[in-house]
Amino acid sequence: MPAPAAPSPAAIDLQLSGATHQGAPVLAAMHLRVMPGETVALTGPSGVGKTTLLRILAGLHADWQGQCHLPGRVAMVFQEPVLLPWRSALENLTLTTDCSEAAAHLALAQVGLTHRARAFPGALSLGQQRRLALARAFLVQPEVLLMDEPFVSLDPALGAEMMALVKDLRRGRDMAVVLVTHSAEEAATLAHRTLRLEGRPARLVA
Ligand SMILES: Nc1ncnc2c1ncn2[C@@H]1O[C@H](COP(=O)(O)OP(=O)(O)OP(=O)(O)O)[C@@H](O)[C@H]1O
Repeated sequence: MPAPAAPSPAAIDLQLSGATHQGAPVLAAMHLRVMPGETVALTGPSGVGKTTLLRILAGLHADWQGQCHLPGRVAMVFQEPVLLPWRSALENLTLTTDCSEAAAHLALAQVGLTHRARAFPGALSLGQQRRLALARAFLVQPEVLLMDEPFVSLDPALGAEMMALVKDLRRGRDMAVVLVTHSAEEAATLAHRTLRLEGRPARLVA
């Protein structure tokens, strides 16, 4: 009798047979594995299916076939910060992650927003909103972090600051990260390896 298969050591193990949007094939068969502590950049032309792949991993896209093994705690950072507009920066952390106020204050300090704890998102700059979204994602101590172009439309200096912040926050955590980006610089700065989606339906190429 064959021995039972050992559990996969990968944090992300996706065996995809295919994915569609309204019946139209978007993603072809592919196998994506990301190890704990590893950051993978996902690149490819606009409209190829990068966000769709990320949303499959996040459990936000239903039209796909295959198998996906992920740990329990998954956080996603969207292109837009997606904050609660009528809640303060502090409440955006406490209400969405169930953390204590003390933990939220600490998280705000880590992203340089101590002085904006009581501000509403509309009173924050885009860079500050992005930092708040990052703080929220890291607060749940995710085992998998999915980031969809988190630095897009930031000026180069702020983009560099945010990348340094992500490096700081992920240090010492055994977190698997998938970063969707169009920027070779972001990929080179943050990722251990880069994968590219190409074609229609898209395939994963190294
Ligand atoms: N809600 C939707 N309904 C129908 N088609 C969709 C929907 N969302 C995405 N698509 C289509 O699926 C394909 C993949 O879209 P997706 O957003 O995953 O691409 P992407 O690689 O992330 O693009 P970009 O780099 O421009 O963000 C595109 O052709 C898009 O038009």
